[in-house]
Amino acid sequence: MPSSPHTAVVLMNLGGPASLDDVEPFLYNIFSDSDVIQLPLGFLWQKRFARKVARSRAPESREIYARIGGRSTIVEDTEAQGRALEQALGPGYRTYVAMRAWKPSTEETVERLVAAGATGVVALPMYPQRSRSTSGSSMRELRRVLKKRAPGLPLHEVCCFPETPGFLDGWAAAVREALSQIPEERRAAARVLFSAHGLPQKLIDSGDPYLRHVQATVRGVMARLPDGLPHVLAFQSRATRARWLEPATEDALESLAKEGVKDVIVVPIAFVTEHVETLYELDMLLREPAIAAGIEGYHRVRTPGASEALIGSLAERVRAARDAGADPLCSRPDGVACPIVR
Ligand SMILES: C=CC1=C(C)c2cc3[nH]c(cc4nc(cc5[nH]c(cc1n2)c(C)c5CCC(=O)O)C(CCC(=O)O)=C4C)c(C)c3C=C
Ligand SMILES: [Fe+2]
Ligand SMILES: [Fe+2]
Repeated sequence: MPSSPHTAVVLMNLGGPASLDDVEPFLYNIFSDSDVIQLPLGFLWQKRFARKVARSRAPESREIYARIGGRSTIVEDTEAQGRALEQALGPGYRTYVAMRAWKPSTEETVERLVAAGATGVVALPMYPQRSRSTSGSSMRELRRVLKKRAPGLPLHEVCCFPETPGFLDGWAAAVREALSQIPEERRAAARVLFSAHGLPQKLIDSGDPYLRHVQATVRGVMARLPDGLPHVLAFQSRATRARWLEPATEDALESLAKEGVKDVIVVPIAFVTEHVETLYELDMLLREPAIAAGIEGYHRVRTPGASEALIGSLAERVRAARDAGADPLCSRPDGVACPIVR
């Protein structure tokens, strides 16, 4: 594309391996990030730790990625969201993708947007709920690279979108659709199970806003659904031995089965694209035992992807962040919004 003045919107996510050979270096990148794993040991020790964990975890992780087609589709799905967002934003904007633990890296992306003539940057983390371990880390990396490579370029930040209307509307519509698939005589006894990505309890105790944001999303979705629909919130994908947020999604499913619940609508509310946590963990690993335990209808709702509801809402947030200079939601004093420290 020729060079011309524009606002560069950078969609930030984690990334994922493009082949089974990428799995170990991808894991290394995750575990060497001190915003993901906080070790009191310093840079070199963190790298040594990351090498060891990546090596020992890689065989199991490779098997998991093999089961979902040998690769992650998170990069291409984020690129599709970028194309849809560019359309929604119209002239004057171009979208880019930067992956914290894989390619394209933040450094590559900043090189591209500078070469293409960007006159400003809007950072858009594709994590609805803010956490130091996800959007915080991506934002920090973007600030670092911009400061080094293009220090004069204005940076505007969308911090998060836990309660953005299009995001909540999309989930509520998907739950309604799943409800309509359940035989009418069983519908009133169905449960909605919100499954958010977990986080170490220690991070939450240190002030991370993630749990408050997840709870705000749950409230916002439930407010759009029929009164009295029972729901639970649980947490998936525990990745370290430390204590993580509870209950775990597998335990919540087991409890529901024990209660005699027959239909569960599983809503992965911390994700906006499909990846290993949805395609493997929710659709294979947790589904099979849930069915064996007596849940007859395991209805997993799809993530929003490039849906009009989500993308239209994000376009508004991007414009507001650029025009206001900072994300207006971040200054809301209601306990749900930030201040974001990192
Ligand atoms: C809301 C989103 C996410 C949070 C919060 C999060 C925290 C978190 N994750 C790890 C460790 C791993 N994450 C891995 C993959 C992965 N994680 C997210 C999202 C969140 N992580 C995504 C989107 C993906 C990638 C998906 C893909 O398509 O590949 C992995 C690798 C996969 C595996 O082996 O399980 C690890 C490891 C920690 C430690 C953490 C919080 C501190
Ligand atoms: Fe993760
Ligand atoms: Fe915020």
